[in-house]
Amino acid sequence: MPLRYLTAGESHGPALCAIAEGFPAGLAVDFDAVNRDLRRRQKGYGRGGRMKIETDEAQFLSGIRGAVTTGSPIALLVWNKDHENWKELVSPYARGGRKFTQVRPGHADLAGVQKYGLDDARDVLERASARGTATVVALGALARQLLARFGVTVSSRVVAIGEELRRSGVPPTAAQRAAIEASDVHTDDEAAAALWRGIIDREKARGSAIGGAFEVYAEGLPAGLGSYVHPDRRLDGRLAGALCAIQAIRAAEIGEGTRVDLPGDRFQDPIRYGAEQGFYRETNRAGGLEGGVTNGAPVVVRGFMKPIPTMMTPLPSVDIATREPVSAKYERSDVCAVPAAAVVGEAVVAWVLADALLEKFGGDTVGDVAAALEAYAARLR
Ligand SMILES: Cc1cc2nc3c(=O)[nH]c(=O)nc-3n(C[C@H](O)[C@H](O)[C@H](O)COP(=O)(O)O)c2cc1C
Ligand SMILES: C=C(O[C@@H]1CC(C(=O)O)=C[C@@H](OP(=O)(O)O)[C@H]1O)C(=O)O
Repeated sequence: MPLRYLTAGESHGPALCAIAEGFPAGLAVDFDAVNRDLRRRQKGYGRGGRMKIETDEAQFLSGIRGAVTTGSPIALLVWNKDHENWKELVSPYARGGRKFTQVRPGHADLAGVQKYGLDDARDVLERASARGTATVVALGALARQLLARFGVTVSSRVVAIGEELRRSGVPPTAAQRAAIEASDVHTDDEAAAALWRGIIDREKARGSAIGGAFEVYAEGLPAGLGSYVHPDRRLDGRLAGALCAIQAIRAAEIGEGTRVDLPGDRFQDPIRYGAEQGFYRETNRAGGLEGGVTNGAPVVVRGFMKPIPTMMTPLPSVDIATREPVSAKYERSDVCAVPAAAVVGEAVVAWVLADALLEKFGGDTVGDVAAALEAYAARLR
């Protein structure tokens, strides 16, 4: 059974919800760790007023008993505190107020009203909003806990905000992870942090916005997850698809994939063998993936985020009701959300990798998965 989920909920509706299926029975769930991930997603220099209103927590409704998964579907809720302020406008039981017709470039506003035959872009933006990434992070937190049970760690760091990429390609150590967690721009590089804060301040003062990039790492994966046999089973494509499906992520890179300047002899990772470590590489330009299959090295992927499209100094647009030129609507917005996007990136990577792990070693209980994984590890030895 593959891992799968559905979510529902609007940005300013009563709550966001999700149902996940496919988690094996017997996984001990750390609820505090789920909420820690939700809090990490809310942080970041450059976020707007909304994050001062919300304190996200996941409320689990089913599929977990006494903090242990039962194998049944897991349902969860994340409440929108801000709903109280929007009740008259977006409640399922009341609808009023002015229509949102000054559609914003860079958002789903215009294409959404065209697609669904709507006359109020509010109906589009409420669902298209990245507010929904709160549920994705809660689900990712469960996937991360499943992976951790089998020795896999998922982490991330921001590698650019408004300037050139500072590639690392190497997962942070525990000390670096703590520094990243404490940083308001999600990095252990203090010089970069100072520069990025200045760039965010500059763009905020201009009434504009700024994007950037982050790296996500997964360490401890066995070789052999995913497959080369069909495009939709390749893990590189599944990871890139998951990253690009996050709001505002416009590109993904696997390992050093965009290094078109490197010739072949400096790009591929030579194979070595040692009695202790087995097969290994001294470099990891492949980002842990060859042929769409994990090769045992850390998985390293990057997500590239465009600048936030809602801006205090709005771009020209057209009012969908009057067809007259207008400025795009501005209510409130983040100026930069790259640190938050990195946390969402961790969540989607954890989800794809947990799914790939269960695909290969799946069973109905955590013990079944552990036994299959151990038998496989013994075969590789
Ligand atoms: C964590 C996070 C926070 C975001 N915050 C905002 C925001 O405050 N204002 C905004 O206009 N867009 C924000 N976005 C981006 C939009 O949701 C996104 O650009 C829009 O839905 C259009 O989707 P697309 O950029 O993928 O085409 C955010 C994205 C993420 C990942
Ligand atoms: C609410 C979140 O992000 C939101 C994503 C978002 C957008 O258009 O995507 C717009 C902003 O919301 P609002 O219009 O309420 O200010 C962000 O704050 C969140 O991350 O939890």
